Amino acid sequence: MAERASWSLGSALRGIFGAKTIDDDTWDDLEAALITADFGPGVTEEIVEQIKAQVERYRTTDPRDVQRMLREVVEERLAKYDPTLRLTERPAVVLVVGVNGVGKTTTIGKFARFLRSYDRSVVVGAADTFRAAAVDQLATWAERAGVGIVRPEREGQDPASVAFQTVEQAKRDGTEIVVIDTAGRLHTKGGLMDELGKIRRVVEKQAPISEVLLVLDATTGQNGLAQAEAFIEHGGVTGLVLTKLDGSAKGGFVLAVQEKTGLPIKLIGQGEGIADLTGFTPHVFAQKLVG
Ligand SMILES: Nc1nc2c(ncn2[C@@H]2O[C@H](COP(=O)(O)OP(=O)(O)OP(=O)(O)O)[C@@H](O)[C@H]2O)c(=O)[nH]1
Repeated sequence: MAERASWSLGSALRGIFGAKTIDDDTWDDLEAALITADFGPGVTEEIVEQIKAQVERYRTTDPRDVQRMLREVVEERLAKYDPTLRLTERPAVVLVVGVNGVGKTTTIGKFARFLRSYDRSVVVGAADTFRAAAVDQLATWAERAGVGIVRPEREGQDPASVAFQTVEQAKRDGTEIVVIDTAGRLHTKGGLMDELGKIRRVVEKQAPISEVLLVLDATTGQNGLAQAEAFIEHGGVTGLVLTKLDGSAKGGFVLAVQEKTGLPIKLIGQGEGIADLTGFTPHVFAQKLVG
């Protein structure tokens, strides 16, 4: 992670933690900082109340205690969700879903590389078959990551058949992990979910689906979440990937998104390079967020 991450609350909180004593301004400023960072009104209120109660219990007047308490409260809340990727099946099949433009293709490239760095063998499936450009883009990322790709034989081929062929090839070759790209936009939302359902059914005839990762753009925060609602309700999502955190000032979204969806964050993307994807560690994240 970058040393001074854009999503860090550090500068917004400096005035509060640097003050001489805890007073009413402490709470007003803390609330404003958390709202600005996209924690959302509900979570913000709860966190402020939690810290106020602790300050009273320990009878402290030192603002630096507020910083420590905030760090602990954030970490504790982040850690309620298990960020472990479940990839023990062979092959382990991962579907990657999300609306267009959130960074799905880039994430698959980075994820393939991430898995290769743990010596796993990987094949990606280009089941977003409606745009030839999307397939080419995925092929470029697969090449960079040093993994194989299964492409549609023609434009507009049934995405489920590409997914099927990818899993089939992995089973034949003994490839450990299958990562399947899916479309983010169809004419109707219903159509998109039907298509995803079909991919799932067809794949499950050959192998269980280990993970369905929903990719979300952190710069769009809670608005982006609304756009992804159909995936959350109907997509069988098992985990979240937050992209573009490097360009986001919405560090609080990281906590809000888990609590709103009830889904764990499993990966975070912080840049356009192939190495800019990491697992999610609540302790490290809380430390960087609060300072
Ligand atoms: N700064 C930054 N940019 C990112 C990150 N992830 C993806 N991007 C950029 O976001 C843009 C969209 O990424 P894509 O991977 O093409 O997104 P997509 O969801 O596959 O979009 P479609 O191909 O249109 O479906 C590209 O310019 C990426 O370089 C990230 O973690 N940080």
